[in-house]
Amino acid sequence: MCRASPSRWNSRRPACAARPPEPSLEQAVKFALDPFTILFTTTLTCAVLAVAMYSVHLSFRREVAGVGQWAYGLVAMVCAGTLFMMRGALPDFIALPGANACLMCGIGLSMVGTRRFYGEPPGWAIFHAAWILELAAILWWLLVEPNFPHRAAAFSFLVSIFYIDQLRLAWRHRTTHFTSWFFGILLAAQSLNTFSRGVAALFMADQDAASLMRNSALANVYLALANFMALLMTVAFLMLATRKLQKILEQRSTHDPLTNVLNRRGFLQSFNRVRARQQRVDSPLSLMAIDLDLFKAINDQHGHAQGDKVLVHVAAVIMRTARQSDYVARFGGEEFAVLLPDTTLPHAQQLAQRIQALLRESQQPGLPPCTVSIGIAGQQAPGESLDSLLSRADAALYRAKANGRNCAEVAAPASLAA
Ligand SMILES: Nc1nc2c(ncn2[C@@H]2O[C@H](COP(=O)(O)OP(=O)(O)OP(=O)(O)O)[C@@H](O)[C@H]2O)c(=O)[nH]1
Repeated sequence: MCRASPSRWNSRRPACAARPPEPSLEQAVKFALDPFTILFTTTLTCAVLAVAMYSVHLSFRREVAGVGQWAYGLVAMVCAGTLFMMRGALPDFIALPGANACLMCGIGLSMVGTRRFYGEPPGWAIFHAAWILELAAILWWLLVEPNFPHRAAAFSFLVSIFYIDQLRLAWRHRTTHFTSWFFGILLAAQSLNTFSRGVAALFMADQDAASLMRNSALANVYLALANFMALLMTVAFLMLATRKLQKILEQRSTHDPLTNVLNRRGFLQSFNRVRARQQRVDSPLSLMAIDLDLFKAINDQHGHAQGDKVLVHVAAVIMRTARQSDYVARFGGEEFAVLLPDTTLPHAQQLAQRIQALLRESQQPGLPPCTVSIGIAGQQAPGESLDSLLSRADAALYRAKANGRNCAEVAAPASLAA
């Protein structure tokens, strides 16, 4: 006697057994994308991402805002997924409102996180209004007037508020970098997706909408895609946060924390860029070495904190006087350097006089007056190194100090300086 195969999918069954009909495409999709499996894997992935987000938040909470809210949002989504999976074990009037409220809070917290990330107000009023409205809607259309499409529409419209708001911010703060576009495109797709789902639910007859959105192959594909997109968006936000952190660390490694002008390392990088350009375009290059006069006396008489403010003020004056294309750096202590591309020595001298004049005129209330001495060197040949330029500018600066301070001196040509 022939024994029938235990599996529906087993193709190597005895020839005498009656061949069961092949599953239709819809049955195959329903089998492969079963809602419980989708929910289970999504919930598990959300838990893993929540841990990753939270660890980023713990390490860089000062540098990158908003990551914490995304982490808490993922925890809320884990709660939502767990409650959805417990339908059947828990009564619907607990599982459904609980799961929907958690889902709203999860997505809402990501909106709060994105707002904080971009330095905007967190939008707690929108957050609370949306999840409370959703809870009221679901309780009404579940317990008072049961209506699945209306519940689906309410959820979709309220959730799309969160996505559209983030899309607005991503657009306003867009950059040309890939991560910015990736996050924006995902937000646009999610906004469109949730909003059109709400419209579809509203305009369909109850039965059609119910069969489209529940217990059908299409519903399972939609559920799988929506979950995938939500996870992808979390990854995109994490990429955005990492990019921001990278920029902050780069800035820290090339800038002086007190005055926010370049440090020695940043200055050297800028010089190399200018030199690379000079190899294509032959143009003059000058350098100024600027040193505050009798700064020790300022520190001694007014305290170190006031001395720091004077340094910040001098840096601001130099920045204001220099062009966009110039590079200002603080070389530690009370010494600054300014690299002036496309600038001849006479023009550099005029700039030095303007800095000294502006320092005289822009005396800050509460700050002691200060003056600077300046040494100026013009590049003699395109190949002249930064060290050579700096040492000639420094020699001129010493002469300015020796000549009574608060003046500018031009460096001697390299051969004479040697
Ligand atoms: N407030 C403050 N002081 C600093 C900082 N770095 C260096 N200094 C002080 O800058 C002063 C530099 O003094 P000196 O090198 O003697 O030079 P000076 O008093 O400016 O005299 P001349 O350069 O000859 O005009 C020292 O007292 C340092 O302590 C800083 O970051 N903040």
